[in-house]
Amino acid sequence: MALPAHVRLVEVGPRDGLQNEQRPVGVADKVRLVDDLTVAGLEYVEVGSFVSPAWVPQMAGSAEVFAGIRRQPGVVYAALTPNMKGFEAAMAAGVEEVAVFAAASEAFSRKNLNCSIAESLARFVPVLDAARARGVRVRGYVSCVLGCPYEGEVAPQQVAAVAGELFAMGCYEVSLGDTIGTGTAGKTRALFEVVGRAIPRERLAGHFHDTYGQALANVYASLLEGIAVFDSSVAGLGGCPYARGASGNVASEDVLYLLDGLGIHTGIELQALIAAGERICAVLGRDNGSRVARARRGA
Ligand SMILES: CC(C)(COP(=O)([O-])OP(=O)([O-])OC[C@H]1O[C@@H](n2cnc3c(N)ncnc32)[C@H](O)[C@@H]1OP(=O)([O-])[O-])[C@@H](O)C(=O)NCCC(=O)NCCSC(=O)C[C@@](C)(O)CC(=O)[O-]
Repeated sequence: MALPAHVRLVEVGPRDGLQNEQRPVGVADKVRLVDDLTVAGLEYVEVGSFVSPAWVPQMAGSAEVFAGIRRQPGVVYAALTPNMKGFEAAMAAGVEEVAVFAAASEAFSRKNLNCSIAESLARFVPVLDAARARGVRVRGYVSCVLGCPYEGEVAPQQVAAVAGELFAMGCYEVSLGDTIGTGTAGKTRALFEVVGRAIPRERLAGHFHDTYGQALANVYASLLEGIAVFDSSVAGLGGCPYARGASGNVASEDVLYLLDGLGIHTGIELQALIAAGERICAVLGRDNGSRVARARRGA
């Protein structure tokens, strides 16, 4: 399969990244991060989550972040909403696109959402209905697509079943999350081969964590399978609060460097993206998880 000419990067640093950082980040710094990312050319930024603050305290204040950002035309600012309560809070905050999130493993679903996979899908139905009525697009996530921290191996057919349900209920795109980063290039290709039979590949996205150092290889393997949307996190921020030891998402800067090298268009400017990552790393007092950013610092 020919490589795509254009790739859309979904920047999840302000959400997936910051939700797992130990040091609390204030609203002003979150707003600055989102604005810096759009200045760099990102056209899709996941800004926050409308989830229980008892479960993920780092995402409290998402409404204030939405109120503070300088919205750029053509940029989608999205948020996670696990249920109707989250959806209504998101609408009140002026969120224009939301995401629901399920898991391919029962144990992870219980840890992350306090319910079974089937119960989580049933909770999403009214969210999708309400979103449709308001003309709001909904993205879907499936976690643990290449391994679960509690159950180990996850069958691609199980991923296809959950992803297929999300697509059938109206998610316009389903992002497949390698939550604990155990996936390899071969397994990634096999996964998209199976899930691609249930959902058109142009409706699938890849979401890779770099715990085992395989994320960029998995992005490339996905490109070979015709996938043209990837979630990534500036400076490789984050992890997942319900997957102990999970490291951050693949760094946006590193994915961009790969794509630029392949001549694949994204509309994102590397140096500005690096600057955004360096700034938030200074706020967090942590090292930059992007190899490209670190290399450029020394250059
Ligand atoms: C889904 C629940 C709420 C169920 O949690 P629960 O405790 O079963 O919920 P409940 O319905 O029984 O309600 C309990 C309390 O939570 C409140 N509540 C209920 N809903 C909300 C809401 N939306 N916003 C704010 N508060 C809420 C509700 O009002 C009530 O408050 P109380 O009466 O006790 O004061 C909880 O499990 C939760 O918030 N989970 C979110 C976990 C999360 O955000 N995980 C990280 C995102 S997923 C991820 O990172 C993976 C991904 C997407 O990146 C892909 C990958 O890498 O795999």
